[in-house]
Amino acid sequence: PRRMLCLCRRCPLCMVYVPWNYHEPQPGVYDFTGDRDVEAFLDLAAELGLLVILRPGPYICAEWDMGGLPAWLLWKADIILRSSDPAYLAAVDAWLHVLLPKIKPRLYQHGGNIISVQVENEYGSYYACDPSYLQHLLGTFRALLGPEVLLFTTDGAQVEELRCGTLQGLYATVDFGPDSNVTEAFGAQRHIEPRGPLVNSEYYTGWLDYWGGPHASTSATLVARGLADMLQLGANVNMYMFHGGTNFAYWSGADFKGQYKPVTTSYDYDAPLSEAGDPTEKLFAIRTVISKFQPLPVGPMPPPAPKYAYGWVTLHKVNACLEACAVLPGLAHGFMLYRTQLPRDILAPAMLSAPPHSICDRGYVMLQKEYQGTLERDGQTELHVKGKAGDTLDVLLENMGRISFGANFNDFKGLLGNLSLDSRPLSKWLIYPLAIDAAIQQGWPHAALPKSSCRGRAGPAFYTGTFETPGIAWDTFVKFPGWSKGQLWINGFNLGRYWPHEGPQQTLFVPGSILRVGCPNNITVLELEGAPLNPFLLFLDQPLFNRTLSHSPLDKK
Ligand SMILES: CCCCNC(=S)N1C[C@H](O)[C@@H](O)[C@@H](O)[C@H]1CO
Repeated sequence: PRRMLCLCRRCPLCMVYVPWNYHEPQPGVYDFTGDRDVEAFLDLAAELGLLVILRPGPYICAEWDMGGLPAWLLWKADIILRSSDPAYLAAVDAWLHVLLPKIKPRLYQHGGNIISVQVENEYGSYYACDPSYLQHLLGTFRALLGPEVLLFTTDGAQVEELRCGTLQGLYATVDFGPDSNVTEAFGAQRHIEPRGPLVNSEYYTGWLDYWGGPHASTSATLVARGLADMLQLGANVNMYMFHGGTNFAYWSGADFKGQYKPVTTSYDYDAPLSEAGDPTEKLFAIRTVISKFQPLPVGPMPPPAPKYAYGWVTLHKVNACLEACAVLPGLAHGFMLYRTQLPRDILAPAMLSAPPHSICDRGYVMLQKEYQGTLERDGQTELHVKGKAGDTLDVLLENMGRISFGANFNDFKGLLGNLSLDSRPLSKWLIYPLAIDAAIQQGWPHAALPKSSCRGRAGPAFYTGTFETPGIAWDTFVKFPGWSKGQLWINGFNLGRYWPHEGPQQTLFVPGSILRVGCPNNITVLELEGAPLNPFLLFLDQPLFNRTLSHSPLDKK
């Protein structure tokens, strides 16, 4: 470990996770194309002179959907994740036998830029505490990567976390933020590793956001001071996050602290380099600290990538029925439609109710296509409805992200219990998996459908619009003045969930790389609760991470 890690003191490096579920959407079906091309990413890092510390899991946490584990593992409902459960290990080994051969030729020992590889992730924080699982992983990593590469673990800097998270043959490192005592934290590491380098594998420069919570922020001064203390000790530090990110599409995870807490689309993390890659005051504070320990690269800092405010774009509601997406091939990641008929006349309002924890995670209820309200996991689970026998009752069920940390992460999604009407269970449900992304990538509903007449009516509906860029395709941020909650696609790229009503983020980051120049950019919005009467989006040249900034004059409905 000494030789390897002293290397990274002199060379810039990046530490990167590999999310298993991003690459194996179905058992035995692998995807390493486009944004999923891991080898191209590693080769680009090498080209830029970056060494790499790779973290392929198989579990990675990271507030990523199910901590990176593929949801299809739950097809075996009683599977014990992150353990030596044979069903789990068989899937893990099959995956590692595909991924690790792509990594081996890029190891430093083979002339590549990968200097070390992390096994699992904070296993000591997990209830299972199964040493034969870690032993199995060590065997598979060694068999597929060879005897030379440095393999390590990362755990919280507490002796009880290191107890279950470490293993002979894996160098034990710790993670902690600026509010920890550096001496105590590294003292915990020394408990396991009496010799070898001090390593903080995740020095928290900020923190994650939950929908409905405040935008996390950590003072630059505090972060810089903690970094200086560690470098003073001669320790090795990886900053988590150094560059913020985005949970596009449905990739955000969730936490469970007594109740389900979904993570936001933005993973800006208040990081030194923002979600859009822009330098912050925190970056310069960190740079100043580093300059006291080693010479900085000569020359000016690269400028931030240009951003552009493309302005207002008017959208139109389209008559797109959701079940149209049910007939298309493709995976239903985000939404399912549950449909039945009222079994009898309900002339006085009746209570439609769901058993506790059966709505996973939000159910938008419609009767004869009229929105009735939203059922929520750990929230509102009943609504009053009335209608005639045979009326169509729809529940559009939204997955808000699978729990990515802790014990409860066999996080099944859907309508997990039957709804009742005045305590009498409903039946004869039809279930439609909605391959909305596949439909949109094939041009639906832009080309297909007439504009809808019923403007402004609440409830799930699709809106479309187009805009042209002025000859450039720069990054931008899109604001949803007066919208409630939904999903945004531009040119078929799923930019993630928006929920200005809940916040804290008020804008979604739009990378310039998904925009087109010289032809219209197609916008598709699935609004779930209620769009403004005059539906438009506003493209800005800066992000709004906090709700408090949202009361701008633009916000009027
Ligand atoms: C809500 C956080 C739950 C525990 N996760 C912690 S401590 N973290 C450590 C974990 O290794 C990393 O992937 C991130 O998940 C990070 C929090 O951003």
